[in-house]
Amino acid sequence: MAKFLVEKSGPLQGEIEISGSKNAVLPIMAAALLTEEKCEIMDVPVLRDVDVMCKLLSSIGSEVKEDYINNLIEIQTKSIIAEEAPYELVKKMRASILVMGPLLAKTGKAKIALPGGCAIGARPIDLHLKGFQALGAEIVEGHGYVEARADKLVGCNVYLDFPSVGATENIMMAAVLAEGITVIENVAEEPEIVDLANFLNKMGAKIKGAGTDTIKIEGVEKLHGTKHAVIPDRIETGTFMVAAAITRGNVLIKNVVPDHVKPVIAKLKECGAVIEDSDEGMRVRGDINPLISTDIKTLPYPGFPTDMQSQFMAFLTTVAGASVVIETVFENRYMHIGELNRMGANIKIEGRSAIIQGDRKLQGAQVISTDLRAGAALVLAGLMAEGTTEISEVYHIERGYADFIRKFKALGAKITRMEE
Ligand SMILES: CC(=O)N[C@H]1[C@@H](OP(=O)(O)OP(=O)(O)OC[C@H]2O[C@@H](n3ccc(=O)[nH]c3=O)[C@H](O)[C@@H]2O)O[C@H](CO)[C@@H](O)[C@@H]1O
Ligand SMILES: C=C(OP(=O)(O)O)C(=O)O
Repeated sequence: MAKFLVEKSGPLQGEIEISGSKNAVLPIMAAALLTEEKCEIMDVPVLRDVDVMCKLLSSIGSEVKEDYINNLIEIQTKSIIAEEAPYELVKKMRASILVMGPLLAKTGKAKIALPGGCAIGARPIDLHLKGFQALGAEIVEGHGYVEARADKLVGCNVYLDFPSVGATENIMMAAVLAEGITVIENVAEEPEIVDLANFLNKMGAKIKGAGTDTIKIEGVEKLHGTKHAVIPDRIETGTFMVAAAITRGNVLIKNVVPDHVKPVIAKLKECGAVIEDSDEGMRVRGDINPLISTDIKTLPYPGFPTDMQSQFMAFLTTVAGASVVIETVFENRYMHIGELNRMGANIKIEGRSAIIQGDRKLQGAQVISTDLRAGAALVLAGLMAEGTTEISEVYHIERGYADFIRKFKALGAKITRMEE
């Protein structure tokens, strides 16, 4: 298993280019199952999760051509040979469940291993299933699997109890080929939902309202192949914004959509960072003003993203004053706190809140990356810690950050990957 070794690094300087979005490309790849024709997906990030999705689609019957040098994937599914996402793949990547909607729509049948919980929460899929049921599917659970079956799907009204990203995507993909009109209310408004809807509409779907709290889908008989470039990864963008700020650096981040990172921009500015937009990209400067504390509450988009909570918390340990972070999206997304405290942070958990004392002098230590963003937070803390930070279980980080080490090194970070 690989480890990262991180040394205290000077202010990060220079420029980097953000890759395509992990959370946009995965549902888009799953949506390619909805046509027999070829789909060409561009600006694909080279990630472990993308590789798992390629394997999953191949096992379902897709012909998948990966051209990672050009960040391109072609998917063509002339016939579906297995309407199933097996446990071996679902346990590696929860987003495997996103094939359920397309399989159900295309074949009237979908069986997936129940994903279970992970390091950030229980993560049930009841809302996905509620949507499939409303569309007319029968749901059967047993032996760690869940199966949905329907002779035909019929448009319906669905109200989501919580604006779940995955449920919105799965139900949307199931409804595009249903008979009649589907209205999904209280849906997620994330940019990745809009990117998926744009992809589906290019395939011939009739989806309106993506990016608002209500999505209306007029079912069509057939979808066709298309070409699509994936949006830039807003969480990778946010991570490098925080990297610039935490090291009191000056970094130009290219290929960004500033609108998608508004809450991160707002919070970094509150802390004293300077952020300048230009045609070239977004420049983040932590070297101009003294940096101070702020409070954060994670919320569904357009609120502060839960996927940026741990990285921002690492930053808050280094600024003047105390901060409060409230995690409202996942019930257990604080596994990084114990690891940050091992590095000299002073963070206490009170229910769903974390109280962070700032101005800590961090020290390198052996720590564990418990999930993708927790791992990123430990790397950021390691850049400010005296001595060496040895981060294990970095396969989590490699699941979702493309070219992570090279990008950090390009900015002057002292980070190396070590194979044990
Ligand atoms: C591949 C991908 O895009 N992953 C993102 C997606 O995950 P994911 O789609 O799994 O996240 P959801 O928006 O579904 O989950 C949000 C909350 O809703 C709950 N819930 C969800 C579905 C359900 O049927 N029942 C239920 O109770 C979850 O347990 C969680 O507490 O959105 C999350 C929230 O922005 C991000 O952190 C993940 O990076
Ligand atoms: C939680 C995340 O991803 P996933 O839903 O794939 O676990 C993430 O990207 O931070």
